[in-house]
This record gives sequence, C-alpha cells and structure tokens, in this order.
Amino acid sequence: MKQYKYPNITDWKSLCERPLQNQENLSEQVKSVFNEVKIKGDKALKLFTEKFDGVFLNDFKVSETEIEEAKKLVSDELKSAIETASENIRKFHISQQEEKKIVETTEGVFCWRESRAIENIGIYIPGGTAPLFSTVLMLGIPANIAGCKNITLCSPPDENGKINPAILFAADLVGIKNIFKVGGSQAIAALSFGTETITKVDKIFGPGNQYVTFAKQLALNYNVAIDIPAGPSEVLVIADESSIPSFVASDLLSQAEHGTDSQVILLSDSETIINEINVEIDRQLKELPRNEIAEIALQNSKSILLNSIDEAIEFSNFYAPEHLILSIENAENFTGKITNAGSVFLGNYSPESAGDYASGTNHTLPTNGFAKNYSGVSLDSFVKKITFQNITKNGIKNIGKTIELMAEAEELIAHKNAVSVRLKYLENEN
Ligand SMILES: NC(=O)c1ccc[n+]([C@@H]2O[C@H](COP(=O)([O-])OP(=O)(O)OC[C@H]3O[C@@H](n4cnc5c(N)ncnc54)[C@H](O)[C@@H]3O)[C@@H](O)[C@H]2O)c1
Ligand SMILES: N[C@H](CO)Cc1c[nH]c[nH+]1
Ligand SMILES: [Zn+2]
Repeated sequence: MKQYKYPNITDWKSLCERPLQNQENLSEQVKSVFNEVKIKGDKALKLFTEKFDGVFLNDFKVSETEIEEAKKLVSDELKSAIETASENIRKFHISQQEEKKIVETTEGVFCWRESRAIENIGIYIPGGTAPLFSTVLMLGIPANIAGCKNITLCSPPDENGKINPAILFAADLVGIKNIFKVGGSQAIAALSFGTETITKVDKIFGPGNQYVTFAKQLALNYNVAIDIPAGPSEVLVIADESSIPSFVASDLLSQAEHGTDSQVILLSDSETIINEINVEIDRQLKELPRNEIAEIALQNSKSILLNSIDEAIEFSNFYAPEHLILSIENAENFTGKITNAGSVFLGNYSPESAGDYASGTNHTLPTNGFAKNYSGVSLDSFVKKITFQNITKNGIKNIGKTIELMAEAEELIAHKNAVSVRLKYLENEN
C-alpha cells in the first residue's frame, strides 16, 4: 500500500481516485460488443464467449439435468451454510416491506403508495475471478419477496463451458429456472435488447467488473433500468489504537483479493497502528492462495495518517466507500457522522465478510464514489411504487380553490376546468 501522512485537504481528491482502466478503450470495446449483439444476436454471443471466456458453446441455456448434476457436487455442509445465509438475508429483506399508509393530506383528500414488482428482471452473477454464488442469494431472495415474475440469470462459463455448481444450487434454491452461460458485457447486451434465446428484461441487477459495469450504463439507452453501478469491490477501514492489526489486515485483504482493480484504504490517527497493520498485511498475504490478485490490488491501495478520527470520517465521507469498517473505540458513537458509505461495519467483531455472505444485509453495493448518490440493493430495488389518491366530494370542495388558482397562474385553463366543472356540479346538487 502506498503510504501518506497528513495530506493537505487539496490532495484529497487525487487520493480518492479509483484505479481505472483506459476508459476510452473500455467504452469503445463495450459499445462494439453491444452493436454486434444487437445485429447478430446469439451468433455474436457465441463469438464473444469464445473470445473472452475461451470456450465455444452451441447452447447457452443451462438444462435441468445440468442443474441436478451440479446440486450433487455441492457438499451438504456448504448447502447448509447457503441455507443459513439465505434465512438471514430473507429475514432482513422481508423487514423492508412497507405497510400501505393512507394519508389524509386535506380533509377528504386521501393519498397513498402501493408497491408492485418489476416483472422481468435480469440478474448478472460474476464468475471471472471467483464464482460469486452468494450474489445469487443477494439478488434472488429480495426478487422473490417482491414477487418478480420472470428472472433471467446470466453468468460466464468456465473453460469447460460450465457454471459453478454452487451458483446453480443457489439459483435452484431461490427458484430461478432461466439460467444462461453468458458473461461480461455480452450478457448485459443480451439482457438489454434480447436475442433469439435470451429475453429482454426491464431491469438488470448485479455486480461485475469494469466491462459489466460500463455495459450496465449503456443498457439505460434501451429503456432498461439498472440497480446501481456496482463495480470493483472496495473497503475503507478507520483504525485507532484500540484496533487489532491482524483483524484489520484480514479485512483489507478480503476485498483486495476480489480483483486487480479493487482498492482498499486504511485511515488512522496512529502511525504505530498503521505500521503494525502493514506488517500483518505482508504476513497474511504470503499465506493467501490468491495473493497475486491481492498484491496488485494493494499497489492501487493507500494507508493515510490523519490528525484525528473525526478527520478520518470526514475523509471517508469524501471518498464514499462501498464498505466502511469502523475499527475504533465506541464505534457506535460515530454512526451519525457518516454521510456517504454503502454498508458500515462497527467494532472489531463485524468483519466485512459477514455482510458479503451471511449476516443478512445485501452485498450488492455502490462503488467508485457512487455511495454519494446511490443506496445498495434492497427490497425497494425490485419494485416500483405507484401513488394512488381518492378525493371525496368534501375533499374536492376543500382543495378545489387551491388547484384552480395554481392552474390559472400557470395559464393551463383546461387543468383549472377539471376542478371547476366538479365544483359547479356539486353546487347544483345542493
Ligand atoms: N460492488 C459490488 O456489490 C460487488 C459485489 C460482488 C463483486 N463485485 C466485483 O465484481 C467483479 C467481478 O469481476 P470478475 O472479472 O471476477 O467477473 P465478471 O463476471 O464481472 O467478468 C468476467 C467477464 O468479463 C469479460 N471480460 C474479461 N476480460 C475482458 C476483456 N478484456 N474484454 C472484454 N470483456 C472481458 C468476460 O466475458 C468474462 O466472462 C469484481 O471486480 C468484484 O470486486 C462487486
Ligand atoms: N465483497 C463483494 C461486494 O463488493 C461481495 C462478495 C461476494 N463474495 C464475496 N464478496
Ligand atoms: Zn467480498
């Protein structure tokens, strides 16, 4: 990790930059994938799958036999862990259901909102660096609770043309039947406008690398909504003298191992603790099987010595991390000061991995500073809210004059008349 001491506030912007690939190449490449898939459909998907995933597939759809075979390959222990995580994710997301609340804004004027599921959704499950079967739960469970009718899942095939068995087990557990072995920007293109085998969806969910994330931005051009820009994982840890260096190092490494384009940030008011954490990172890194990836991610990463924990929180709000860990004394006392973060973990015993897998919160979160203006995925992401109103005779009498005056001031006389005819009718009734 690059080390910085007491940076000037004018340098914060450059310190908050994420590692980005050459955006121009990336955008050109993804745009051309979209064009090809739009024109050639499945034929283009086959070509890109061969090019980017190194396997030629004649048929992308995962068959029922493949699902049954895959389920046999998942150990009972892992199945039971997935079930435990699912229960917690379900509990937390069910708690997000809102009761219909009818508000009488003026006497006789009743307004309320009702949720309706988004019917056709696409779920992208990353599979490049690691087969993220946990993401199936994070997206499939709230989609079920919301009542989404048609769920299409896309995930890249491995070099043998298969999807990881645990992804298929998790998909089966949450009742997803339409599963396609297509990854990267070509999968997002297929979900955006459809091909011969993949049906267009109304909203695309799921994290992915920079190609997938950019492709999701393009999807917006085809009347498809997206959940959030959920790109390369990141974590920011604020540590003080009370933190345990081996714990903090393990949290930083847990996100560094996601990909070479991940970034982790350590902030502290203690140089001693920064040094101890760095020693721990070096020690734990040697023992990690995927240490080449984490090592590159650490080159993009920074440890920064600041004057106080309050200043560290100010920096964190400016950075807007996907995950924030407060490894500081009395962490609960600082929550009110956090203004920008995807998901926050308090104290020494709330590792970020808990949120990734099993505590119940959603791990699909905004990255790259988007925590300033996006929330993570929740039950709300799978529904639209429709407003309703019911105005009684008395209600229109009470609010009518207000509407007439405002409509007239906007010179929209037909609007005014829609109220006036009713008021006159009611006058004649009496
Ligand atoms: N923000 C979140 O909520 C969240 C959650 C989980 C994972 N993540 C992130 O998701 C990402 C997953 O990335 P991944 O790469 O492992 O899997 P991925 O499935 O997103 O990407 C793999 C696909 O990218 C395409 N690809 C690879 N190289 C390419 C190239 N040079 N040109 C065009 N396409 C190419 C291929 O089609 C491949 O199938 C990681 O960065 C991880 O940090 C984020
Ligand atoms: N940390 C990732 C979100 O940035 C989610 C994940 C899935 N599996 C492990 N981690
Ligand atoms: Zn993770």
